[in-house]
Amino acid sequence: MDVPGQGPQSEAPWKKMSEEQLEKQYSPSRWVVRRGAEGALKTYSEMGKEATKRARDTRRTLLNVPYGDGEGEKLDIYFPEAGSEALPLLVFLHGGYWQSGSKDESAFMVGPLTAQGVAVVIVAYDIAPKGSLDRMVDQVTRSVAFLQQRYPRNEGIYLCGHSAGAHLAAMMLLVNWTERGVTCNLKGFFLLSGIYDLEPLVHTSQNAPLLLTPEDAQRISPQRLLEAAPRQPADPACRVLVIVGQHDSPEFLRQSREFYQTLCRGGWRASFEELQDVDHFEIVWKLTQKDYVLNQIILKTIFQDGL
Ligand SMILES: N[C@@H](CC(=O)c1ccccc1NC=O)C(=O)O
Repeated sequence: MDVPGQGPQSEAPWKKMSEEQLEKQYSPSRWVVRRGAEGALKTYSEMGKEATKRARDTRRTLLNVPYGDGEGEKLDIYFPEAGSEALPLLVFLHGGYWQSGSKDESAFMVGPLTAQGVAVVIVAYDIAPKGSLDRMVDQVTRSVAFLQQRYPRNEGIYLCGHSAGAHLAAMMLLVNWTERGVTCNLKGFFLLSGIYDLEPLVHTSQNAPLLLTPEDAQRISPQRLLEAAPRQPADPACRVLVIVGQHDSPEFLRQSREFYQTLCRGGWRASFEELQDVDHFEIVWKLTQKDYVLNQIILKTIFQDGL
């Protein structure tokens, strides 16, 4: 069993790293164990495009649904065969360090999940340099509120984010939905290979289009925000699964472990899982395969919870 730790380390290990070390820790493609860095990124993008094409060719869809007035504020919905609005919704937020990726190459999990009765939503948000991190957080908040309002009979909204997308999903743990005028039926979070403390990134090349200061980074880091002001989940039954790949970098592994520990201390129904033999990219693209352990974890969480 996972035992929550005794608190954040007083001195974050990244602060002792050289610039090169930090750059490497926060370059996920440099830790892949198959294909090499470029090959892994290429495969990831190709798999995403292929899965999206297949999903659009084979599923009932609503594409480019506006969730706001901004040009980039669109989402795609992929439905299971049985036509009902009383469905669980899995909302996916793609990664790419808030500066690459799009909804049009991110429909990885649509086949396996819609086959089991889950509607899958892929959300677009304005990546940098067009969008700031604050804007992206606001856009994701509005997309979730929009889905709740459009599908009030939903059987649960589950947020799934990868890497930078897991950061955006984790920020939703902090939203005051009442202030936003909705009661969201948020039942679970699947946070895949995420980043929860943005401060180390300020000192890497990834920050060039993001332009984050250390103060910005603290203000939008769920790790910091939950440590500083623990808050109770609105729904104590809501699950938060913090999941990381065995071949993610040591810093990514540390970030996931510490975020999980912080969630436990805050009273969240959290769990931690290190998936064996997958890297930062395989953890997501393998969602195209119905027998992949992560699909089983997702489906089990959606369908066996609350029993
Ligand atoms: N240039 C980055 C790319 C990257 O981090 C990434 C690419 C696709 C999906 C997620 C990613 N990471 C975090 O959002 C790398 O070194 O791997």
